[in-house]
Amino acid sequence: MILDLDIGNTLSKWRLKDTQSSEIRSRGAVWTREEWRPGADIPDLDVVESVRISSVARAAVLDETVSLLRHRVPHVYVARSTRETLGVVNGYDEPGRLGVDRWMGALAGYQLAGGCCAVDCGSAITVDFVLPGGNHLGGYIIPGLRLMKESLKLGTRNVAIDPESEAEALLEPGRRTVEAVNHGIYMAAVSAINRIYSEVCDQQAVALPMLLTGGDARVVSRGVHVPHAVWPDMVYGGLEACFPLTLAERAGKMSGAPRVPEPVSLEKIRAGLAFSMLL
Ligand SMILES: Nc1ncnc2c1ncn2[C@@H]1O[C@H](COP(=O)(O)OP(=O)(O)OP(=O)(O)O)[C@@H](O)[C@H]1O
Ligand SMILES: CC(C)(CO)[C@@H](O)C(=O)NCCC(=O)O
Ligand SMILES: [K+]
Repeated sequence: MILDLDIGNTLSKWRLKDTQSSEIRSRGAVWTREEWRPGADIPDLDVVESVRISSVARAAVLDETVSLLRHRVPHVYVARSTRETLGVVNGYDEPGRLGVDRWMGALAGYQLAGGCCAVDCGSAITVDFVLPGGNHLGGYIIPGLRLMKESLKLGTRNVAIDPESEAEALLEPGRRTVEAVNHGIYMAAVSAINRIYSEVCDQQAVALPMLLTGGDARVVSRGVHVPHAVWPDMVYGGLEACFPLTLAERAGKMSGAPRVPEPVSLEKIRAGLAFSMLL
């Protein structure tokens, strides 16, 4: 078995993948913390022969995790942001400083779709761009839905946006504090994503397919009108591409990869942008 770990600021996601069949056997998430309790937190390590890790938590969390795993698992692979990998050239002045989850998403997106806009809706919302040809332009970081809400301190932090809500309802003016906050932050997130996408496609003169991942991807997806696909395993896809272990992975297949969304034409994107400027 392969254990894939995506250690975020809030949640640490894991999944177990069968080395022979490439099937996902189980998955889960626990709060990110410095000490793991194998068995309770993560699955039985006796069946695991390889671990692949993407971590944006504090260095101590990764160090602790790796030292624990090295005693129990034959192969431990840790992803790092580099200057160039798999045809993608990192847009950061200091490539190592790009969050490795963003780098994994960009690599997975490029492997799947060629040029792309990779959006991760987690603790932070990140929007990264890779051009056809592999130039990563860099990206945008804004607070995620939960962080935006917590920063307001209006006593609404415990009332989350219902992930089943319809976008239309979430975009209406709120009539209670909790509704005003939830609808406000939702509007902030989806309009930022829509605008960022249009601006960058306009600047670069290319219509790019958009891919969405992260804990809030589903609810954000309903408010994003740009054609896009939700890919919950996008960060894992980057790990598969960097450290291919199964037959399918060696053939370039990433688990759960969606069909590549067909972007609308550049003319339409530009017309939408011009229209929104007039209002
Ligand atoms: N069970 C849950 N616990 C916490 N957050 C959840 C949960 N389910 C969904 N979410 C939503 O997911 C978001 C967290 O995103 P994600 O699951 O991608 O993890 P993350 O650790 O925050 O990622 P990162 O730190 O890498 O951005 C939160 O903003 C929250 O609204
Ligand atoms: C932005 C987050 C927190 C998103 O998970 C992560 O990618 C990170 O810690 N990045 C480092 C800063 C940067 O990417 O520029
Ligand atoms: K994440």
